[in-house]
Amino acid sequence: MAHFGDMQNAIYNAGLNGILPDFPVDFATLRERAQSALSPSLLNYVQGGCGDEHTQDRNAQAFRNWGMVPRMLVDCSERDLSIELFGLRLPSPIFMAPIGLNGEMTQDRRGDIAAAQAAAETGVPFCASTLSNSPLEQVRAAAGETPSFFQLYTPKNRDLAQSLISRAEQSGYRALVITLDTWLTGWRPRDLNTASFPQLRGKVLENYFSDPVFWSLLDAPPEDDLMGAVRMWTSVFGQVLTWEDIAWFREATSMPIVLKGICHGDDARKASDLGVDAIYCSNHGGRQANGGIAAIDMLPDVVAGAGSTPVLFDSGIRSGTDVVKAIALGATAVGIGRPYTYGLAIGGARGAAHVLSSILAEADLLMAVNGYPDLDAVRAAGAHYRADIA
Ligand SMILES: Cc1cc2nc3c(=O)[nH]c(=O)nc-3n(C[C@H](O)[C@H](O)[C@H](O)COP(=O)(O)O)c2cc1C
Ligand SMILES: O=C(O)C(=O)c1ccccc1
Repeated sequence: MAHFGDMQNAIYNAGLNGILPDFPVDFATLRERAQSALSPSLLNYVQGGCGDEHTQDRNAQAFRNWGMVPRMLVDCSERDLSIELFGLRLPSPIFMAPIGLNGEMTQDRRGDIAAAQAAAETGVPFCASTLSNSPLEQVRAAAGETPSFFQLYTPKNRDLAQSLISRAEQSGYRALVITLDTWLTGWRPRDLNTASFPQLRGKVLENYFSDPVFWSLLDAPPEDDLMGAVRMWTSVFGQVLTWEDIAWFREATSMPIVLKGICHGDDARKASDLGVDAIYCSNHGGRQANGGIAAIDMLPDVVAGAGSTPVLFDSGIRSGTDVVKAIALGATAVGIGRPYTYGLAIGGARGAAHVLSSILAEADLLMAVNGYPDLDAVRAAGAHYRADIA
């Protein structure tokens, strides 16, 4: 049986012939490489977060407070990292979190397509953002056999919302991820100090510019009046949602519904009572609200509140070890964010695929040495909190 961890042998064996890996296998080196690949304004936007970035930093650091205890004399020669989600059997518990700037990460500005190609290559689902340089139909097609999810920023115009949802459903997306925490933008000093916000320069708005309902709101096509189209985007972008709106989404689609941005146990309970298909615990990578608790530290309460509803998690995942810890704390699936987008920046689809494969290899090898043959064993073992180990 092939394992994700076989990547390790492949790297060492290639080294015997003097061949080094094209891309780094750890986050620190990856981030450094991405820093030199991106323009200062893109780097600010992607790397930066809200306020003094305390929440963003804690998201990653807080994993150090959680530890796992190895078990011996368990046969882990075969490992199974597969999960079931939305009625799909997926080879691993990770997916690519929606990143609205993927399109700008590659020189050809087709980074969304490159992310979808990385999904096709690795079997790791891509959650495509509403913000994209390529229309969602083309992004879906590039993912091939690997299932894709569509993330919705709900526009104020309900016809436009319905149009985006219907397009996603018709082109074969397998879940609708509704982002709750970004109906406006948090206070982001790096972008503010440089007065730079890519969307206002007409970037990553192709899903709107390819939409018939959006077109019907415009006086002139986007190619004739880009700034007019951007102004329209600004005015329709962020609908304030409340619990009463969830029923509308149920009517709008037969795709499974996921609520992204849930961090409180009571909100998870409410979402679960409303019958959503999954709860997505995330603080948007610390880009929206500063002064919060690290997302991983909120996961146990969300899992408790969610009951039998699956919980997706992201914010601060930097390695395979972090993935296994999030599973141990009750996540069903784990979103990779900045690491894969840095992979796109340094190597397009191949770079992103390498990052995902490295994360999976580390997770697989960790499970092997810790005596956890599958994710049920990981969950049964749990992760333990120690305030003093960070
Ligand atoms: C540059 C950038 C753009 C993002 N765009 C979106 C988006 O369009 N929709 C969304 O729901 N989340 C978006 N996110 C949040 C991610 O889905 C995810 O929650 C976050 O990246 C997790 O934090 P981490 O990357 O630090 O692990 C974005 C994050 C970054 C870094
Ligand atoms: O940058 C982001 O995190 C993001 O998702 C976003 C998207 C649109 C408007 C503001 C923020």
